[in-house]
Amino acid sequence: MIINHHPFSTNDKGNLVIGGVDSLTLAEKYGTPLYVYDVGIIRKNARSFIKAFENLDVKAKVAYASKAFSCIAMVQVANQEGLCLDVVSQGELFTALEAGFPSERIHMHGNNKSRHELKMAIDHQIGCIVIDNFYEIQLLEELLQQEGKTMDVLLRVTPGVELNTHQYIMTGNEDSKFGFNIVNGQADQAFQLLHNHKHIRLKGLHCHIGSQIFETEGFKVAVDLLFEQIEKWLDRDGFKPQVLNLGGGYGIRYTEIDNPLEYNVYVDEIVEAVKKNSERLNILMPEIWIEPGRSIVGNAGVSLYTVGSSKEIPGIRNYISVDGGMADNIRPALYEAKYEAVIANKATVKPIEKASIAGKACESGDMLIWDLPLPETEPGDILAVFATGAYGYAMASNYNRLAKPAVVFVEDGTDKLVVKGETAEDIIKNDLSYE
Ligand SMILES: Cc1ncc(COP(=O)(O)O)c(C=O)c1O
Ligand SMILES: N[C@@H](CCCC[NH3+])C(=O)O
Repeated sequence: MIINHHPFSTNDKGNLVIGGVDSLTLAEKYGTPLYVYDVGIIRKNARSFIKAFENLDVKAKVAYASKAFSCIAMVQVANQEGLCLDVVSQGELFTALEAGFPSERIHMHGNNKSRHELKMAIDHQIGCIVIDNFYEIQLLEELLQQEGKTMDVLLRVTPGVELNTHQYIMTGNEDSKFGFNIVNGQADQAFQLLHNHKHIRLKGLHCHIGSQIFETEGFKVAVDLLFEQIEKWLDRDGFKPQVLNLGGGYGIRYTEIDNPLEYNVYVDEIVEAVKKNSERLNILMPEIWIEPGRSIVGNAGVSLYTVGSSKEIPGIRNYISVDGGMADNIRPALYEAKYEAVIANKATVKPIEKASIAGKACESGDMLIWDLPLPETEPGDILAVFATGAYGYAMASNYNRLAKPAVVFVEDGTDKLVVKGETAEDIIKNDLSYE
């Protein structure tokens, strides 16, 4: 049985099964809260993007946006699947290098890369830096000159695309902290600094319009706007981009109201838009890069929690508290994100009531799910929240000095601990005494 469109089934005990393993076994073996990933789903997602480009026979790179979920094991899976890797910080770059990810397939992002981060990228000869602002150009010039090296870059531009997604995850609009604005001429100023540069090789343009996008129109509009600018640079400076990176943002199903497109639909339409524009300008089609994060790992992740206390407020609402919450999944509190969940040990039992799932942090806003249909639920039951694979572990905090949960990978009936859960000792490990 597939549960509410989520790619998981149940066994003959009526328990939720993840990657061929009973979720109750995982909860018992590793404790809760626990992040569980079905690695088969991660591989399937990665392959659908790669295959979509292969089917069209166009030159492309699919870079996994590791901000969605980064740890050594995940980076290794990305490498096994032939993905490139997008990193945005020293920590993500270090993780990638420690995981043995080939540095030439790493791309670095960030709207405030430090001198140290840029130096690390140069020292390790990563594949490409996506330039975001004028200060970064200055830093990069200095560093490359000092070290007598060169670096491939893309210019991140904001084309002015408004999207139907949460304001906090919209990035291609004009009023954005990211990238160079096309409309006000800043993108052109940056282009003039970079075109024919001695140390910086401008390979092309980057644009990321936002996240959790369910339609292709925004991507197509972005491509058209990028090409309007490219046309000006072609006419004036003879510039022909070798690469066009259209970022990530492909939406996934969190709840039944989400209707994601098949990944090949995004790819097909992006490729068509790039092809049409390249033909119009009579230039070779640039290589197309994309950077999916959520759509690679989101639906592969399930968070397991143990049910504890509950509170009934007659005529108002029932609350059920679990042993995690906003510290391991900030998305409901930050974006009012919605999730679906089942009681993993009663996954085939029909719901009879609704209860709201509260986290254990000292915040009224620490609510994971409002009014969730549930069977009769008691302390010790295991709650499984679906589609928590992206920006869950990645955005986890130690608020209330809660320890970050462990991460387990499951594939073909075998489970493996890939990130140890923190202990109380880990929580104080950087604290120093003031006595
Ligand atoms: C530049 C860039 N690339 C890729 C991504 C990945 O986005 P998503 O996880 O929505 O695919 C993001 C995050 O929104 C981003 O800022
Ligand atoms: N962290 C966000 C998306 C932003 C992605 C990074 N630009 C989320 O959980 O939806």
